[in-house]
Amino acid sequence: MKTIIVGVGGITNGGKSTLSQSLRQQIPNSCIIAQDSYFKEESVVPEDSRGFKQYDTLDALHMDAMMSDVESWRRDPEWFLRQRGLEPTRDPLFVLIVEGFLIFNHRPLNALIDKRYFMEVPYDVCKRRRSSRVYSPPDPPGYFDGHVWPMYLKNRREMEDVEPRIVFLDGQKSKEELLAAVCKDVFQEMERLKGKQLFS
Ligand SMILES: Nc1ncnc2c1ncn2[C@@H]1O[C@H](COP(=O)(O)OP(=O)(O)OP(=O)(O)O)[C@@H](O)[C@H]1O
Ligand SMILES: NC(=O)c1ccc[n+]([C@@H]2O[C@H](CO)[C@@H](O)[C@H]2O)c1
Repeated sequence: MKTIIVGVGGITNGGKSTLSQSLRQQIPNSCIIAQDSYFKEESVVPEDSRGFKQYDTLDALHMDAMMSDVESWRRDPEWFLRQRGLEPTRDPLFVLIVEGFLIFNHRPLNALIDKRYFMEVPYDVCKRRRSSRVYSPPDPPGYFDGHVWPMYLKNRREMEDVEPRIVFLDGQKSKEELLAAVCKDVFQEMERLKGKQLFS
């Protein structure tokens, strides 16, 4: 049995979940592990002096729990798919899509990823998209400029310092164009791994 881990990272509201869900529909025997599912409970996330909850850092996430889910997929992808109500095909290749804003910043997780994509959008697009989203807890006034954006710049710098093998994607391109580009690349990698021509 062969496995590939595809990482869809990027800026908040860059379109990671949208792209990952479409990829899952296109790629046989694939499933998603999303980093946003591992946020710690609000009461244990510290605040800064302005009262801003420090959510945009690895410390706000149960990365140990996320890693153990990734490990359990690696041990038995077929079982993992069934656990999630997905029926494996006869294909011997399994693909895990790991999606999240800090996946490449966590070294042990980054080390397991085979193909890395990072979705980016400019400041104004990100701020606009984020303003129409409601998180739990909701962003307080000034949160984007006071916490989210400066942390994005910091996390991104740290990521680029440790991981050069990243394909950057323009999150302003159409969903279809983004999906087609990543699918082509992933299918190529799948073919390479299988050592035979399966997709024409
Ligand atoms: N290619 C695209 N072009 C325009 N809008 C998009 C595109 N992809 C996603 N969007 C929109 O941008 C918003 C954010 O998308 P999505 O939830 O996929 O981002 P995300 O990166 O997973 O966000 P986060 O992880 O910060 O919650 C949604 O309103 C979505 O419909
Ligand atoms: N999902 C959550 O629990 C949560 C709570 C508060 C803020 N966030 C935001 O999610 C983004 C990553 O997708 C980060 O920018 C967080 O600020 C998430």
